[in-house]
Amino acid sequence: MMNPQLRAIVRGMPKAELHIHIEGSLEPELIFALAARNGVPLGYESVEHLRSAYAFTDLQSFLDIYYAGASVLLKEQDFYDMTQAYLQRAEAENVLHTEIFFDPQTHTARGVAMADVINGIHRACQDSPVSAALILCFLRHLSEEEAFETLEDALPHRDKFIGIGLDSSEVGNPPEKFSRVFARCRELGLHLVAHAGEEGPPAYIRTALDDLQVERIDHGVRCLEDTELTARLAREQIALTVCPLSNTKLRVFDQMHDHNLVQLLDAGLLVTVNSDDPAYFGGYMNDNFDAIFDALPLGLSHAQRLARNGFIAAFLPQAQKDAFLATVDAYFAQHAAAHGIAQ
Ligand SMILES: Nc1ncnc2[nH]cnc12
Ligand SMILES: [Zn+2]
Repeated sequence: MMNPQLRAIVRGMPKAELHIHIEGSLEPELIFALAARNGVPLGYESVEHLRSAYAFTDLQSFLDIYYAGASVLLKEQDFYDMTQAYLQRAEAENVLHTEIFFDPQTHTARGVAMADVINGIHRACQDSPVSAALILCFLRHLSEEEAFETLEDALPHRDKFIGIGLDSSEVGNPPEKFSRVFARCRELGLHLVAHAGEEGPPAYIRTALDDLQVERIDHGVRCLEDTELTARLAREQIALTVCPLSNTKLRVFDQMHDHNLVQLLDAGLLVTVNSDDPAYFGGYMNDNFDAIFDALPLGLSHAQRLARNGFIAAFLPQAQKDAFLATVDAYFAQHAAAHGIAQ
């Protein structure tokens, strides 16, 4: 277990979160409240029954329940309430900047208007003191044509999101399935990211870089199976948005002790720590940091490096990044000295 001083420093340090699916922040209590408000029937009789169904064996077993949970979101206010709850939690955990994924196809397929999805999430971001930006994700189990339709539907709201991503069932849906829609988004000046190398092979990380030209890889933990790819990710300082609790809950690693985060750092990679779907995987940012610092040989210098990496990898203007990085460094200078820990 991590010593209590280090735990306090890690919990209090300024953080950026770059991999959070807003629908994955929907807590069972809010699912029940929204189901009642909207008259949506749920197949579970109580919050406890729903929570006890959160026993996943792989990504797909999680996605099935995650899409079912999202079915209670119907109105703009529902998207606002969900996002506001996440941002309050983020603020309480010293997250200063967050880049939030949302899955519009999960909602538009049920007849919800794109405007209600985007406006609800965006309005909550504007009302929060946390710096927040949105990344629209295409569902990779659907077709590229459907991704193009979703993009068209979202373009009237182009000013409310900064980038696009690719998520849902990875294996069998390689990045190159979406080459043309990503090329179009690049022309539009959007930032590009994709989930790759979570359950899928290192080849998917390569095609995300070469065919989609993404700027960050979401997860990417399987890169270590390919030394040449790992060297490239290190050389180009492509950020990996790693999600430790997600990886153990979805059995990418059996236990946190087996997680390869330290090897990723030792390979010189730009590793960041994120929560992915905090309502489903047992916690938000600080729970993820607690879990890795408890299970892995990590110390104060790793904490500072991970905090810095989040801001370095963020889609922020350089001046804003520099200001956040100065805040991180000042925090560590002050707290390391106060706790008598050598930096
Ligand atoms: N971890 C994950 N991988 C792929 N798609 C997702 N959608 C929400 N969480 C996801
Ligand atoms: Zn994810």
